[in-house]
Amino acid sequence: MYQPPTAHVIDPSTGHLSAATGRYEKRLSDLAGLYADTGAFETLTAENPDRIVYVVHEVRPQQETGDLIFGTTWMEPGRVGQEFFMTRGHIHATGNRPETYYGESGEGVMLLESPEGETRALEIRPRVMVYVPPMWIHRSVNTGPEPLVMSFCYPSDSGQDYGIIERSGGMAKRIVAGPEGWEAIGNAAYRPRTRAEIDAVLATAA
Ligand SMILES: O=P(O)(O)OC[C@H]1O[C@](O)(CO)[C@@H](O)[C@@H]1O
Ligand SMILES: [Fe+2]
Repeated sequence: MYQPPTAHVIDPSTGHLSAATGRYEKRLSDLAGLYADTGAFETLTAENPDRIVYVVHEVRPQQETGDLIFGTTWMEPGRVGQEFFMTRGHIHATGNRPETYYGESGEGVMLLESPEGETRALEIRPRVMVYVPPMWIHRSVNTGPEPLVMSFCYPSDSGQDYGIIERSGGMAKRIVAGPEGWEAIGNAAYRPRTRAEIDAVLATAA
């Protein structure tokens, strides 16, 4: 009747998670429309559409509400034009579900955005725990020269809503190479959410 307790070994350099129940990859060809420099994206994709940008290993429990999903995200270093490799990004479909990310190896930025469009960019590296509070859109960015590996944990009834980023033309900020390593610049294609859109996001809280 009870699920058995389990222990899992994380390899900080590869993101391998022992006894994971699932694994998926995102390749360049899965990430069309994310990057500002469409020419650079097409060139990279033509070279190798199957190039892996990130890999997720996860453990999903059998039961839903009240349980947790946890795992690792391994992200390749790289850029599309000036913009660093990043995850697709999402808000949780049940918007008030939070998440934690812990740096295992490499360095990067957790880019966060509220429904109203307020932005935060938090650096993550080994031994840094980043807390993504309820209602924040989140995307991981590898700003370093090595793979970025993080472990994550979030409630199992969270879900992911990717449309929130698509509908606004991306996130308000883009993380690009700058003189100091990385910098956040405005996304020219960004369309702020209307009051009705914000209210619809807030209404997903449960
Ligand atoms: O779902 P995305 O935006 O492609 O990013 C993947 C990351 O987000 C998660 O879905 C967790 O929120 C993890 O699987 C992984 O860390
Ligand atoms: Fe998430």
